[in-house]
Amino acid sequence: MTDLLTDHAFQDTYPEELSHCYGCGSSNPHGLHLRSTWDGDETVATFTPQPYHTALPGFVYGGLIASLIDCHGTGSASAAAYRAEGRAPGSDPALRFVTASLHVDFLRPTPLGPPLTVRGRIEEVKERKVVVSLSVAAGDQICATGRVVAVRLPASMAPPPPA
Ligand SMILES: CCCCCCCCCC(=O)SCCNC(=O)CCNC(=O)[C@H](O)C(C)(C)COP(=O)(O)OP(=O)(O)OC[C@H]1O[C@@H](n2cnc3c(N)ncnc32)[C@H](O)[C@@H]1OP(=O)(O)O
Repeated sequence: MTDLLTDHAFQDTYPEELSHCYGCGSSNPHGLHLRSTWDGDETVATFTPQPYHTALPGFVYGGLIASLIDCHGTGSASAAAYRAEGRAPGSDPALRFVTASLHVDFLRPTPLGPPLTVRGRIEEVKERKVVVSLSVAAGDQICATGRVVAVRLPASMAPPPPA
């Protein structure tokens, strides 16, 4: 199912100066380029780990899983804030979020090879804070769950607008 307000990934709406994130920035040549969309009331992204994302042979590195939860969580937070206001993602004034808290539980080893599905469920939307519950699954097996508290981008982290 697609969202009526967007047929783009949330991260496609980030402006160039905010597109350098290792996890989801389209301008980072070394990054993961995670792309997240709505699926009804949930958010979803898929990512296929590569052999260099190994923890132990055959299993995905936990830090990668945390990164997927982190960036899908903050992207979902931004999308949820826009949806709560009935606005198209990326429209001005911008609603940008960074991670205040990232919690991950590794429920079972995550196999390296199949694509992973990251799902987000919006738990709370306030003006400056959004809480998202997340899961990471290989096929129909949930391998990790997580929780992201996302807070509006502080002025201290905001890059200067392009000249
Ligand atoms: C920007 C978009 C495009 C780029 C995408 C990048 C996404 C990538 C995700 C990341 O990795 S971001 C990098 C990692 N994060 C940081 O470096 C953030 C560093 N921390 C901060 O700058 C501040 O601590 C932060 C802005 C997160 C919060 O400081 P504030 O002083 O603005 O928070 P405040 O005390 O006003 O709290 C606001 C709400 O957040 C809650 N909160 C703050 N920190 C929390 C925490 N650590 N755990 C749980 N809740 C927290 C706080 O309880 C409160 O909730 P309530 O409104 O319900 O009362």
